[in-house]
Amino acid sequence: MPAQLIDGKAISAKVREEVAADVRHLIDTTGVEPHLVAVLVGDDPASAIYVRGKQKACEKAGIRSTLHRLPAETTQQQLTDLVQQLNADATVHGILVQLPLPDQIDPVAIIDAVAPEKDVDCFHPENVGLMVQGRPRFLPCTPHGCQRLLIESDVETSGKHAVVLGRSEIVGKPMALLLMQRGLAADATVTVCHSRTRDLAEQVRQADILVAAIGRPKFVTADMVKPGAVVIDVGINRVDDGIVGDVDFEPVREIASAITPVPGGVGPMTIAVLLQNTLKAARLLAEQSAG
Ligand SMILES: Nc1nc(=O)c2c([nH]1)NC[C@@H]1CN(c3ccc(C(=O)N[C@@H](CCC(=O)O)C(=O)O)cc3)C=[N+]21
Repeated sequence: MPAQLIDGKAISAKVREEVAADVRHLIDTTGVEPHLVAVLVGDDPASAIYVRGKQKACEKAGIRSTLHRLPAETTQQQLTDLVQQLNADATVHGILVQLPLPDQIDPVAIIDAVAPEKDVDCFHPENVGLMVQGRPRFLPCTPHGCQRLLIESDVETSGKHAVVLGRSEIVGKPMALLLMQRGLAADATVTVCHSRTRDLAEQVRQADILVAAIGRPKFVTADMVKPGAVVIDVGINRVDDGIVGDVDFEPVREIASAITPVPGGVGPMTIAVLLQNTLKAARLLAEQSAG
C-alpha cells in the first residue's frame, strides 16, 4: 500500500487560519497591525516565487506586508542601512532578508544586524541561542513547519530514530535540535548525516523518521528507506520540468508509511510558520508597549 500523503497545503491552510484569527484578536484588543517586511536583493527567480507566496499569505491572514527590492549591485553598507532603518521603524514587526545574498554581501553580518525581536526567520544568534536552550522566542520556519506536519499527521516521534539528512544552519542543524528536544514532535533519537558521512545509505536506512534537506534532486532512493518510515522532503530543486524534492517520490512512496510531496509539502508550511512568527513579534511589541 502506498504511503499516506502528508498534505502541506491543507495543513498550512489550517495554520494560516489560526494565525488570521489571532491577528484579528490582536488588532481588536491592541490596535497593533502585524507588519512583515521582506528584503529581496537581486532577482533570483526562485526567491521571487517565495516572496510572492509570502505576500499572498500575509494578505489573507490580515498581516501587512511590504517588499523592498534592491538591485543586485547593492553594497553591504546599503543593505545594512536599510536593515537598521527597519529596526528603528516601530511599525515594522518582522524583517526577512531573503537568502542567498549576492557575493559582495556577507550574509552573517546582515543576519547579525537584524534586531532579534524582529528576526522572524530565527537566524539571529540570540534567537538561535534561545532555541538551543529550549526557551525559544521564535522557531525556525522550515524546521518547525516540519514538526507541525508530524503533529498534524499524528506521527509519534518520541523514542523514535530520526535521521536528518543535511546540516545547514537554516534547516538541518535546527531541525536536528528540535527533534531531540523535549516536547511535541520531538523526544527523538537523532542522527545527522551529511556529505562526509560514511555509509550514508546505511545510516539513512535506520530512520523511523527521515527529514531530507540535502538540496540534491531525488537523492533519497527507495533502497535507502526503511519500510514504514515517515519521510519529510524539504528539498526544492529546480529541474527542467518544474520542481522536485530531495526524495525520489514515487518509488519511496511505495515503501514509506507517510510522505510529504513537493510541491505542496514543507514549502507552504515554511510560509505558515513565518506568519506565526510575525504575529508573535507584533504581540511581543504590543505587550512591551502596554508595559
Ligand atoms: N531569509 C530567508 N528565509 C527563508 O525562509 C527562505 C529564504 N530566505 N530564501 C529562499 C528559501 C526558499 N523558501 C521557500 C519557502 C516556501 C516555498 C513554497 O511555498 N513552495 C511551494 C511552491 C513552490 C513552487 O511551485 O515553486 C511548495 O513547495 O509547494 C518555497 C521556498 C524560503 N526560503
